[in-house]
Amino acid sequence: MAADRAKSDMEFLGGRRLRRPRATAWSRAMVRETHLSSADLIWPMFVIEGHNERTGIKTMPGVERLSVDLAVEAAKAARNAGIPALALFPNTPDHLRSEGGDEAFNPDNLMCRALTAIKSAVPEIGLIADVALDEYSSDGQDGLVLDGQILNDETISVMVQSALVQAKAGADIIAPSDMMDGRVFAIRQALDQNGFEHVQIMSYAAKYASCYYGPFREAVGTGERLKGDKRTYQMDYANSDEAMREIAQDLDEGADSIMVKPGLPYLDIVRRARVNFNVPIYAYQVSGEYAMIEFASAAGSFDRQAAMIESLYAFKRAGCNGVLTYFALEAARLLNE
Ligand SMILES: NCc1[nH]cc(CCC(=O)O)c1CC(=O)O
Ligand SMILES: [Mg+2]
Repeated sequence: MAADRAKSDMEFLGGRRLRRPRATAWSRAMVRETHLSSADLIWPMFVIEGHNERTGIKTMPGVERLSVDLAVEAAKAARNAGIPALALFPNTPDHLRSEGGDEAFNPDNLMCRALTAIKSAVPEIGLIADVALDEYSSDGQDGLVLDGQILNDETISVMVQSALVQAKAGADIIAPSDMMDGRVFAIRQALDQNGFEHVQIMSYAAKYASCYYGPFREAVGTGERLKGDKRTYQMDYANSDEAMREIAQDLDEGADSIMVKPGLPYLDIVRRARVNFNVPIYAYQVSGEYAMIEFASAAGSFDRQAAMIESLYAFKRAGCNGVLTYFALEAARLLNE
């Protein structure tokens, strides 16, 4: 009786059963729409002074700052795991931070030494150099500050100098993460005029003023310094149309690829970008997103590796060509198994 009843209840399906292809592993593999591999993963790495030094970061357990020699070893591991590129961020020693952020264009700064050392030891891996003043300035803002205002055009001239020393040191991709207007054009011109036409620009085009950057600021040592916030240059998280204008502008200015940041909470922006722009699109699974997965799994809320891989698939499904993620090495190794 119950079986007859169930049968008539299901007549409306007319044989359309969406569960059918999900029934076995081979069938799920066959109909899978999105694929994730180590080639999709870009590994952000924090560098410090010293030799054979590694220091922990309280708010992002499992991630360490590495001295240049250890960063070289990590780069070899990344290459062996099939990771195409690293994104480097320096933790500049306190005494070298200044109001003008001059250390940003010191050709012998920590960032440049890391770029040169990795490029010569591991030439097969791409090197992405972050350009912004927060890692070098005494107040943790991404631009020059005058009377509490972030100066746009003056900041750009410092960034251009910074990009040039990075390109000379071996950067393959310059990644301006500051959100000043016009910096992509200025950097492109300067690169071209100095024999670096082959160096790419990956623009942090749609970068939001986000609390999810908290652990990163501990990692690069800007957290305590930062007074106020970054809302006069990073985007308002209530906006989406504006992100399309930011991306269009950076592409007009000569960006080779663009980034959306943060990642998971902003996949709607990635999707819109994918529909509107036929260019390589990356997203940054930022430090706070990493921390959420680490702390929640440590508390027993879910399986750590399952959460890691599921989150990375979500980026690909939304339309990313790749993801900057602190999980890169571990995820790449898992995916290679
Ligand atoms: N130029 C700064 C920069 N570059 C990358 C991040 C954040 C990355 C992360 O949280 O993992 C930030 C922080 C900020 O804008 O304050
Ligand atoms: Mg912009």
